[in-house]
Amino acid sequence: MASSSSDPKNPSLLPVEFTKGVNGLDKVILREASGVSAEVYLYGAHVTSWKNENREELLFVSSKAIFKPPKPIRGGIPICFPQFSNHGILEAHGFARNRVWKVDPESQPSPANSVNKSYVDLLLKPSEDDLKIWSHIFEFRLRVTLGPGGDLMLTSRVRNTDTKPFTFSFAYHTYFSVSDISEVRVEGLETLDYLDNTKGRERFTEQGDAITFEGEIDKIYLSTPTKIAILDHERKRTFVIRKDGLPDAVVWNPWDKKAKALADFGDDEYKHMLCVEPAAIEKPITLKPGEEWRGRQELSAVPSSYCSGQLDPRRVLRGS
Ligand SMILES: O=P(O)(O)OC[C@H]1O[C@H](O)[C@H](O)[C@@H](O)[C@@H]1O
Repeated sequence: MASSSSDPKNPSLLPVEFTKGVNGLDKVILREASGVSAEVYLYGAHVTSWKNENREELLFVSSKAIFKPPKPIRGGIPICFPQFSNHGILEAHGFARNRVWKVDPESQPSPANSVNKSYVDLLLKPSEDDLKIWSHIFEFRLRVTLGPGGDLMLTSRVRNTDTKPFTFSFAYHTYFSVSDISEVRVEGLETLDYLDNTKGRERFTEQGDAITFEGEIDKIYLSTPTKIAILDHERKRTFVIRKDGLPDAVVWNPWDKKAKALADFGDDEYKHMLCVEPAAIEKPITLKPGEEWRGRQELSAVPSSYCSGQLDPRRVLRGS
């Protein structure tokens, strides 16, 4: 990971700081000079915080989140691997989110001309016990990068280091913090087909305009564009999600009834969160021995200057 030219005696100036979080769990803090920051737990390689230059938290983490293995952390960005949800024989969302990852000993420095100096490389390999429940040998490398402007990038690389092929599904289960779910809209998923998890994964086609929220939603949108936006009018903020290698996108909000059934989620917290999850679910990924898969999400939070169907061109159209 990046080394620091800042004063090592003052960790609050370091672009990458290794420290302890809740319950003494290992945590990495990424920082940039502009004041933006992110936090990643080695438990689950789980991003639990992403703040803008005004130190405003952009991700939702439940006030009831349990930072104690083997319970996954409720909020932030859980990594769902090698199985999404209960689409298979493993525990819901697979085991990557409740394993302790290592800092990758083979971490590569970023190119000298790269502006991204604040990042951490994490590594998960299956333990003997993991091989008993999923008998495939792999190396999963996750790089979490905080850009100088505050963008948060997660790049996953899964390599088959086994002698036989394996197949997996995947999601970045990103929980965004929103002012009021009833005031939020999602753009980029209009007219797409989706599987409705609340209706036995039946396939439907989304009708009409942007997605808005009036009740529980748990849909897997299929063949989605590389860019999706969440517009939060009250906060005058737009989240832009760019993704690569991840054709699907799950949209989840439990609403009041399901929220009450979740022990690690406050009864009213559904009002202030929305999960939009870049994923590979409908067509799982198969890797032959020696093959590698890459899946990336890049998150930006930009002031909303939304008008007549155009996302803010200064930020959103860059690199699209
Ligand atoms: O409670 P968890 O296992 O973290 O899952 C939370 C949610 O994750 C996804 O969004 C699934 O589509 C939902 O069906 C599930 O309820």
